[in-house]
Amino acid sequence: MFSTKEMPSPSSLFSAFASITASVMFLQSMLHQILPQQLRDYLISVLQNLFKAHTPMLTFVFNEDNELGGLNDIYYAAGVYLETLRGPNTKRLNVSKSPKEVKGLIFRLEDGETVTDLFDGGIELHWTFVCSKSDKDSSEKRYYELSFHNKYEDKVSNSYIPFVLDRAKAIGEEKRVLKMHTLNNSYKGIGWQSINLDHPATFETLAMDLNKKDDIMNDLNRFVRRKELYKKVGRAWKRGYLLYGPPGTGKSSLVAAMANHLKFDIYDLQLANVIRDSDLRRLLLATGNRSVLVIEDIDCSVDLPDRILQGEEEKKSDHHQNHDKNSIAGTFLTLSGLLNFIDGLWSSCGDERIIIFTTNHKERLDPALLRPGRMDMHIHMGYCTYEAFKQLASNYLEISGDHHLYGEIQGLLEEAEVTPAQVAEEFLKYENADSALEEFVKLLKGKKIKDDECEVKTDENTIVMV
Ligand SMILES: Nc1ncnc2c1ncn2[C@@H]1O[C@H](COP(=O)(O)OP(=O)(O)OP(=O)(O)O)[C@@H](O)[C@H]1O
Ligand SMILES: [Mg+2]
Repeated sequence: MFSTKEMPSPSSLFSAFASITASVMFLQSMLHQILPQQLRDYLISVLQNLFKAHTPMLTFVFNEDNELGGLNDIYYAAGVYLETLRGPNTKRLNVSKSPKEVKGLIFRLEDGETVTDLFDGGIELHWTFVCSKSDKDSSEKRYYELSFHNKYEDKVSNSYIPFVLDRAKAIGEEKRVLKMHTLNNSYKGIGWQSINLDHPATFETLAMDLNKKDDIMNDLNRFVRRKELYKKVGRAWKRGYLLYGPPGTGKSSLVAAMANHLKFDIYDLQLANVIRDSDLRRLLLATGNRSVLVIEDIDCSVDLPDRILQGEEEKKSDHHQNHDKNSIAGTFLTLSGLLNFIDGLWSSCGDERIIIFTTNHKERLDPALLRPGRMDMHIHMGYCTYEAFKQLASNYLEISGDHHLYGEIQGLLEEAEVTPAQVAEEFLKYENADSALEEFVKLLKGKKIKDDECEVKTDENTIVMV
């Protein structure tokens, strides 16, 4: 038992604590003044290494090739993922450029470089890239080492490595150059040929009603997020859009903007070039996941309901080549047949598919296509509204605010029917914004209101969910 006399008083305890704190602070500031930054960092790293030497570490090694002679996915994923990490001690990076398939530069760690990652609230993971030459045959062996405290082995195997694989996939997708696949008829038959999709259209540059734009973007984002829901309710993970409206209103531009937004490849299926349904099946089977299948001008590219077997008679005739192409080989393919075919095929073997039909004449379409549940969204692309005009003026003439001619233009646009394509073309003629707008006013004034056979004007850029 202590007597109260032996116990230090609270005030003496406090003053002792204050003087220790003051000394520590004094020492700290002395060290900061005396030791240069580099020396301090060095001492800290020596102390850390001393500490680490006593930490039970485990190291995973990821070779370039796996045991079975194939490529080791984790090795490649690590390369991609680690380019997002830099340490204060990173000294050398390997930089390369692949001109075709990947956007931007590719950064990889150089031999011996180490970076540290933190995972799940502070688990330290040290990655090192090693490139060693064999003495026997001077072949090169490249691998990544991943070191961490051995108590985290399960966490690293079951959570961290899957995380790295996922991140690498996402980074790869982000940097991938999109592809545009079109039909190519060669001696081998009809097939897809691909080129890089360099279409500059994005939702930012697209001139259309802002709410409609948001609706489409939200719909696309919701679609890609909902993998589990589609699975749960037993639906194929696909979504259909019908874009309709007069020529030059941005239907093809919207297709490109959607593909650019989702980072999906485009398959442009020109149905008029497809002869047999066996070809169609083969072509559809050859399309990849995460892609947009586009059938443009569905009303006139092919007259599907008329695809009837006309046998030898048709083959003899050189006239009506298109019609001939669509009806030989004993196929009877209706639009609903094509749609069911796509549904069936994609239900069994496709994921993340978007299908888009475009037309200038919605009223001419087969009712099968318009049936509720067939195309999930009907999007009307209409004549240029004032809002769309302002977007085009900002894109082409770099007018961000207001302009004294805007009031007049707004009134004129309510009466005249001009397409965004016409507006864009007009703006391209002039370098000076004022002259471009003045000429545009003249054009609007001189324009007769056309009785368009396609759409009524009150219905600009409408979206119908079906
Ligand atoms: N809404 C728009 N926003 C921005 N640019 C547009 C828009 N509509 C048309 N344009 C411009 O006009 C050009 C032609 O447009 P686009 O090919 O997208 O029209 P379309 O509706 O597909 O026409 P068509 O029915 O003839 O196929 C585009 O390259 C683009 O520059
Ligand atoms: Mg088009």
